[in-house]
Amino acid sequence: MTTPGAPAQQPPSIEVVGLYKKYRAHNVLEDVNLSVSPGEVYALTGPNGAGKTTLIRTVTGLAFPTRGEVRLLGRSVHKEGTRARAYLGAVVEAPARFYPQFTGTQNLMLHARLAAMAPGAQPVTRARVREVLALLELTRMAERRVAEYSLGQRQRLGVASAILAEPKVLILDEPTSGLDPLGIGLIHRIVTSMATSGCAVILSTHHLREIATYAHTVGILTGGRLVENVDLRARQAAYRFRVDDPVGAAAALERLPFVKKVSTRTPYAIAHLGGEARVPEALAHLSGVGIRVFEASPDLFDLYEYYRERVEQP
Ligand SMILES: Nc1ncnc2c1ncn2[C@@H]1O[C@H](COP(=O)(O)OP(=O)(O)OP(=O)(O)O)[C@@H](O)[C@H]1O
Repeated sequence: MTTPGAPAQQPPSIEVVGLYKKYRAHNVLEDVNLSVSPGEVYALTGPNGAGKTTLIRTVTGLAFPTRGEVRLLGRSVHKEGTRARAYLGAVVEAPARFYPQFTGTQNLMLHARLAAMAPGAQPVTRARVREVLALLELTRMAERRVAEYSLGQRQRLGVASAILAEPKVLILDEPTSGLDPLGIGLIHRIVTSMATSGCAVILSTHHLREIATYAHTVGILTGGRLVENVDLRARQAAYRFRVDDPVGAAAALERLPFVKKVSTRTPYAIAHLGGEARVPEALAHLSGVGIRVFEASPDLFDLYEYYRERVEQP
């Protein structure tokens, strides 16, 4: 499910194949299939009780599937656990558990020592611990006992521990729950920068409007079934121009050779340009034919509306 904007086709970092999970007679996951490429952010969403945490627990190896397989970097999580998880960073059941009597730095040093035991792992230095604490804006709290941390600070410490050993696969269960708006923005920036450096990311979330701005793919899980994989980059390839004459603007844009599709939604003319790099050319063309442009922006797909429709009528 690699999308435009994500790196070119490479073997998937995360593969979930025909996954079923039953608790007693209750099917919690049914035939879930997904794959996430290096550099891709895959957001998992769905109503309460849909099975997101169960899927994340199974993907990270904390729960066993009734049927099916999960591979991380080509290795089976449930058959080659240690090696499959060697490059995995995860927060499952947020906020992550830490020793409350130890400081943030001490807890991360402990995680660093554990991470160093993984096969082929590079040692995590004290400088790296300081770096991730700074990244998560926890420097001021670094030498305080975790017992004194707020929920949001513990949440951020969890993400710090997940990225500490520079994982190639990052899995976060509701990493922004309990965070304030700036904290949510911080987690989004960190996830984006991990993905840019080639890490494959799965995160579960209920924050649809925010996730729509940076996830490549959104998986909608309802009643244990993955009912949709929404390729967001493909849906956001359109740009909208707020103009004084939407119909005239649409006709003018249609004449450009790189424009694939145009429509109007007063006061906007909407065009699929094939990429952001074409925006200046489209603007110059519109102004050349005498159309006044007041605003140009990506025509964001309304994931919330889409989700509502899919969840109400799966
Ligand atoms: N250990 C367990 N034993 C029995 N049933 C379980 C267990 N864990 C989860 N379930 C059931 O599996 C279903 C899915 O739960 P899960 O926690 O995966 O949902 P979720 O999508 O993460 O929900 P939320 O958005 O509320 O966090 C629920 O019906 C839950 O009751």
